[in-house]
Amino acid sequence: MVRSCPGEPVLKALLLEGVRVGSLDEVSMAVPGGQVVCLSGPSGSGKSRLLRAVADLEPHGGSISLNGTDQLSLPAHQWRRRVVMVPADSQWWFDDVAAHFPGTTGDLLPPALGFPPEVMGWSVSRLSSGERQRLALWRALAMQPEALLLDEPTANLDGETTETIEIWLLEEIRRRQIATLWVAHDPAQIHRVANAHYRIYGARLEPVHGRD
Ligand SMILES: Nc1ncnc2c1ncn2[C@@H]1O[C@H](COP(=O)(O)OP(=O)(O)OP(=O)(O)O)[C@@H](O)[C@H]1O
Repeated sequence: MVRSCPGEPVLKALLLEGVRVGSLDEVSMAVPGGQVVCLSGPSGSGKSRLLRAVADLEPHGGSISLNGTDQLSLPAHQWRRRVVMVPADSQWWFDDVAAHFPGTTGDLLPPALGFPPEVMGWSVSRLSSGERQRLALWRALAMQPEALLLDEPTANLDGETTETIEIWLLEEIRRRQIATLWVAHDPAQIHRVANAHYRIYGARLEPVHGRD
């Protein structure tokens, strides 16, 4: 049980207690603010569904809370403003990049993303999958989330860009104290970014210790 006791300061964390979704049973974990918990497991084992449950995008059992606020106590759209998911295939609603970033200009984009300021004038249809992925990360951070759910956020990036994005993400996560659940397959990436690592085995989620 990872709940704060009455009278104690609220634990600044994303807490999952006995969460049941799909074939996963009784998932419990704490993701403290400013830390990264990596989630791995075979294809189809339920990693994305678990993230969707945490984002209140999929029916599930058990309880989920963020910094003391129960998911059930908020309308889903309010919860999702605080708990922001970046899916493996990001969604884009408008034709132009700029329309997804109101109030932002290209020169405010972090250099780590590797875009020229003119990117705001680009159409979404010309973006490569890796460009979409990098912009989706920036869009998620621009929402000032308290928790981030990253589904293979560097899957479409080359090795050098992956490490640049990891360094930038980790700096933002720590500076803003964002509780982060990060789905990853690459053991080397998990070693670089994770404060803790859980792997799905069948219906169970088990902690992984050391390099595994
Ligand atoms: N809404 C749904 N209803 C029923 N089954 C679903 C639903 N969404 C996904 N599934 C199934 O649940 C299983 C887990 O899917 P999920 O997308 O979570 O896998 P994953 O671990 O993220 O896989 P990958 O690493 O390939 O992305 C899959 O067998 C999938 O077909």
